[in-house]
Amino acid sequence: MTVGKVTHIQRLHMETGDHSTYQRLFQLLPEGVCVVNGSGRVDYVNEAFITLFQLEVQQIMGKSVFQVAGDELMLEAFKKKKRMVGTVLDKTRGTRLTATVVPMWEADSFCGILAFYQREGNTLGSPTGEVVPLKQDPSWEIELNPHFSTIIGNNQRFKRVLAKAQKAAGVSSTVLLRGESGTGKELVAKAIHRSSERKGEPFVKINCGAIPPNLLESELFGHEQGAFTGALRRRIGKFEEVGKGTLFLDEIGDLPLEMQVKLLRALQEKEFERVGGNEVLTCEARIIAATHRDLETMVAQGLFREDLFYRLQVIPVEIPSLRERREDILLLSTYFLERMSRQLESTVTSMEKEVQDAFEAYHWPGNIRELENLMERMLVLAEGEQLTLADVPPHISEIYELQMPVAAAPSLINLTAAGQIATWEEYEKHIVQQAIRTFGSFNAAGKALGVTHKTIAAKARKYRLVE
Ligand SMILES: Nc1ncnc2c1ncn2[C@@H]1O[C@H](COP(=O)(O)OP(=O)(O)OP(=O)(O)O)[C@@H](O)[C@H]1O
Repeated sequence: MTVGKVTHIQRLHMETGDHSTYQRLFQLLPEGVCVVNGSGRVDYVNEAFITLFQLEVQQIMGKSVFQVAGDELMLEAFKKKKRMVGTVLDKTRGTRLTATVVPMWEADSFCGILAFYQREGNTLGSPTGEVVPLKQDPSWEIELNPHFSTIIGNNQRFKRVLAKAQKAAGVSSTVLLRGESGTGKELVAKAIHRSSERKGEPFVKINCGAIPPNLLESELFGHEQGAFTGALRRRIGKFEEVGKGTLFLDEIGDLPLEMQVKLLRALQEKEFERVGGNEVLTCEARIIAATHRDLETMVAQGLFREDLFYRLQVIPVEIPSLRERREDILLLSTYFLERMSRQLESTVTSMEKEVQDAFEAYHWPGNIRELENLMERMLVLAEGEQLTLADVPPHISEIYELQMPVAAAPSLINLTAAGQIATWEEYEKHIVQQAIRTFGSFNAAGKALGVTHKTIAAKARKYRLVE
């Protein structure tokens, strides 16, 4: 069996809505097969897999790739979305298994991983049994360095954003990171810095929205002794502190207009002075700015200088909200659960399916920060080994419960095989007949149905249920 393009398997899965067709095919294979969905959870394993790894089905089904200990190849392939061939330890025999791990795609969307395992010596996809060299499919693969590949997310758009940010690391141009609060702008800014030539220099952050406007100039550019009341000695600002490093100007949309002029000069002319000083200092820093604000509208309203806007957004990088990359919700929540469970030494090691569904249904206005903080709170407060819907705060679980399909409740009406509904009278006849049979008298049947015995008697006559 050649393991190459696996989109047809995934399409089969998508179209039929069940796994039974490929499950039956995979059951026939002597190789162990494991299918991981786009959220990183094990969706399917065949008999051979269970035998090879000496596992119980329930020990592996639904588990996250972050939880499947010992299979780094699978984790790596999942993170990098690359086809990989390698070996994993067969714990039961102490020998190695050859693993072929292939990403699955539907259109340009990553759908999961298909992995094959067999005892060494006969690699899938190669009739000669040689290990197939790792090959990248250039249309999909984005080679991210470890600073970026460790940022969690499988959404294709998000991956492209990371790839763009990584490219930006190779130059010194100003980057403008845009995205809602908590989407990971600072994380990306740090990854750019760490991947750049400036990595040995400082990364300095200033939150332009958190500093009172009258102190902002001194925070950015420093001040001389006596520059203003309370300036008892010279103090250097962020531009001096950062030197040749990266200056991260967070919440740049909150910068007051008069400071925008001064910042523009520092960026354009690469010069600045400390407040109250005459010495002209050189700005050598690389600037990364970030905002959750709509700067175009602010420019139109005269609240943000157009020249500064264009100066900042030499390389614009737009980070999608968590809502726009829903497939990452489970991935991130499992990642945080794993990480925090270890850090907090919590007994909780998993979450029930309903918690996952509730998370996926929620709109996450606070994005990844909200998810991260929520997971910590839930882990601290929960008892037992599994997070349940009862552990989820009501503002999240209620949305999920409201969205639950009504059809989930057992229906009182049985439709015909063709899906047709019967007439009112046919239902009425059936109900009355059933009640008389069950309760034995008009009186008892009437009581059960909440009508009088006279009504039951009249209906019985109407439908010729009695002589
Ligand atoms: N893809 C990710 N993987 C793992 N953790 C993430 C990811 N994105 C964000 N986080 C975490 O979420 C939190 C918020 O991220 P960050 O501070 O970078 O967001 P931000 O967009 O800069 O927010 P703000 O606009 O409010 O400053 C951080 O703890 C960060 O580590």
